[in-house]
Amino acid sequence: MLRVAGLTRRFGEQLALDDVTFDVVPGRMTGFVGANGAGKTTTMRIILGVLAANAGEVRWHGELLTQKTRREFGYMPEERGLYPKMKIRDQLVFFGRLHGLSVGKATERTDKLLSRLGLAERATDVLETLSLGNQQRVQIAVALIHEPIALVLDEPFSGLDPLAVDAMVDLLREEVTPEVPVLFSSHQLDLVERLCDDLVVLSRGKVVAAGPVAELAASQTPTYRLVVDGDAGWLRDLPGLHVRDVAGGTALFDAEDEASAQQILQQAISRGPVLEFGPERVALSDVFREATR
Ligand SMILES: Nc1ncnc2c1ncn2[C@@H]1O[C@H](COP(=O)(O)OP(=O)(O)OP(=O)(O)O)[C@@H](O)[C@H]1O
Repeated sequence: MLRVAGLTRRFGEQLALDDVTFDVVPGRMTGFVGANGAGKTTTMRIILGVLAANAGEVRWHGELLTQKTRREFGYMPEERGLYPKMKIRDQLVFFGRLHGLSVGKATERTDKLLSRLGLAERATDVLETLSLGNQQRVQIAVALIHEPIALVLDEPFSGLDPLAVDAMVDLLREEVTPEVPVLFSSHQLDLVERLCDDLVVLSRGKVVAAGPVAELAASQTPTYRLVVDGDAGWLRDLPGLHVRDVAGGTALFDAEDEASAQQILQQAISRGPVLEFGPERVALSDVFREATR
């Protein structure tokens, strides 16, 4: 397990990370979300040893993370970092060698990944001639080249079209064994919801929610959806009721429990026909909004 404990980092006067603690569990995908400037990249850089923390530590299976172990991690940095003028096959072999693979093994992995990513025919093209989406595929191949023991990916899916995202996700699932923890940051909450088992929400340098996505969703105040034949605006006048939205006859409101939701339903029935009523599935965007409020 990868554990980040008590990370604190200042840039001048600014406290970019304030006692950040969370776990990234092997075999699970952990989504790392937060508004711009929340501290995601700073945390990832500290995990990879690119940046030092002012306080706190990163542990790997209980031991302090060493540079030697970090070399076995796969990292996709925010600033990317490939060589634009280098041929993509040479580039992948080069990064494989940097991670300690033999020439034979690096070449074998390169060819497997290029073919898996549909880039085998472009193997001898220089990177800068590839579309941005394809350059990003190469970047993920670099992170995976040495069969990493953990993956830290900073916005791996940004700028990719939905088909490319699916291809990347399939590749990750294939390459990531049950021993490998994966941490990836993203602003695409729908994607995070689809992919993640666990979630860490950062807000202004602090962890404001962390845990399995399903548990975080279940801990939210349930939202109910009511559709009446007529106008549902009267809900807004009920004292103490948190109405999320009303559009014509359709309303979304929060209820502390099933009993209070049923009371609202009774009131609706007494006013006229009710067309629909029930709990609304909690979206990750709601969890995020609630946590960062
Ligand atoms: N090298 C630096 N020097 C000064 N301030 C920095 C530096 N790196 C990060 N910061 C500041 O630290 C805070 C956290 O930045 P960070 O890049 O970690 O956020 P982020 O969550 O990754 O944001 P984004 O989603 O926009 O990438 C920001 O206010 C940023 O301006």
